[in-house]
Amino acid sequence: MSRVHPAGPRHADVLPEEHPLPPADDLNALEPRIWPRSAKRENGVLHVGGVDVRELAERFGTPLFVYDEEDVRARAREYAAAFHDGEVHYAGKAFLCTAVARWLHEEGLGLDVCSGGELAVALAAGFPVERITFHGNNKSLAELEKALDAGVGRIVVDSFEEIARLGYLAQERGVRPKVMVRVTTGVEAHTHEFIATAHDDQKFGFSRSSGAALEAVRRVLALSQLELVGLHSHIGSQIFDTDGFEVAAHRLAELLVKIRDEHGLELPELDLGGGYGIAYVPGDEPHDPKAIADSLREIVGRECRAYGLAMPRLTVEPGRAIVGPGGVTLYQVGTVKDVEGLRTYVSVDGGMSDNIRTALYGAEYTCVLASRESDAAPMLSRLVGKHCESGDIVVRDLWLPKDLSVGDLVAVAATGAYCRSMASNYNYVPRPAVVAVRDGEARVIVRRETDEDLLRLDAEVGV
Ligand SMILES: Cc1ncc(COP(=O)(O)O)c(C=O)c1O
Ligand SMILES: N[C@@H](CCCC[NH3+])C(=O)O
Repeated sequence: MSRVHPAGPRHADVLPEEHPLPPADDLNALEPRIWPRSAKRENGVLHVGGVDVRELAERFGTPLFVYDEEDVRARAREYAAAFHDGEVHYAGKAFLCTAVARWLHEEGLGLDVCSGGELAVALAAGFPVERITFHGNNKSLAELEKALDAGVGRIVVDSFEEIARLGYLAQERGVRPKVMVRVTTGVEAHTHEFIATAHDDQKFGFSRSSGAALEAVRRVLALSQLELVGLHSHIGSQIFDTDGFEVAAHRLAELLVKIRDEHGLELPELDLGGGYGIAYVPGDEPHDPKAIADSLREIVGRECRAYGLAMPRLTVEPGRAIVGPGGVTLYQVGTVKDVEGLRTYVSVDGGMSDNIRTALYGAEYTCVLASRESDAAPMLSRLVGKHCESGDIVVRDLWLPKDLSVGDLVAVAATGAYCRSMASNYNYVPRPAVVAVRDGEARVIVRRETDEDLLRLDAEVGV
């Protein structure tokens, strides 16, 4: 069951013969786990949410992020049902805008934010503040003030400085925020090093092994203006192996016992974070939310029974697993360059500014010709962007049909998480629009940036 994050070779000049792709099967196929649930071909053309992608490109332009609204809502419902006796807080960092915040509220989820900006979006969406959790390893004073003034449900403290700051700000305002202590459980999550967050040698949380976590609990309890409600742990992201979650849950339960023994206090909540992997390429096997819920409930329950503790209320914080599979990026092909004996470079009208994950983590993606079907032979390709970097790669190795040509639309699957939210304006490229599709209708939920947007912050324009 241990599937490691697909972190391929980075920046290596991998020749096709050294890194053969599995033979292309059906280049037109849409593997259900990888594509949004509504994705299908009609007369050869990809449709998402009942809408023809050629129509989407024509109306809204490319590159375009397309979200299957019903796919996102259904996954949220499945998590909410699996954790019916706990809480599911969507991790907004995966992708947040007011529409998505409202969908997820309607489906019964709470929300995690990790910056003043994400909090501002949540508030603009009218998300109930008591269902918002505020995360971050270096929240500024201004952000903490904003969170306290808004009355967010929980603040997850991550440093001794933050505990002192929060205590001071709460006292100043005469409020008593609910607080969780983020614990570094020492778990080595099987994922890419950049997105593993519970081993000791990184910036998040209070170490369990050094005793810092218990010290943080002592310091929070010493401040009567803070209400300690539980412990938090997040071991990393894009994880397929459940062992890490199980070890973390076990270690947190042990800490709950120590806190009970030292302070005579049984903390009512345990937040086990997010990190559930999704399918990007064939062979990725995501977990079913119910299986995750059953396993976490069983581990924590067993530990609690063993130590005579009441079962705490469990919270999880999936981000990618809610919005990832429902999102697709549509690009238009601009150039097709055959590099003799190596591969064909297919350049599209976006790239690392709308999907940095390939360059950053060596992430793998699935891509198909979307505007038509083709029965041409497969050609070994690399899907690249338009930026001034040779590392500007969207899909490192893939098969595309030999008759692919300029003007064709290609679609990259499972780009709903950490693509638009990590997008940049590198090379002053405007960030793409985001469109929601459902029941044959499409609507813009985040509009495309314009040159005016790009110049808006330049203080000397026109001077
Ligand atoms: C504290 C916290 N919770 C939840 C998440 C969501 O992770 P994922 O999108 O992998 O579910 C993250 C991001 O990794 C995180 O840092
Ligand atoms: N941004 C990462 C996930 C890290 C989430 C933040 N803790 C990704 O694209 O996979």
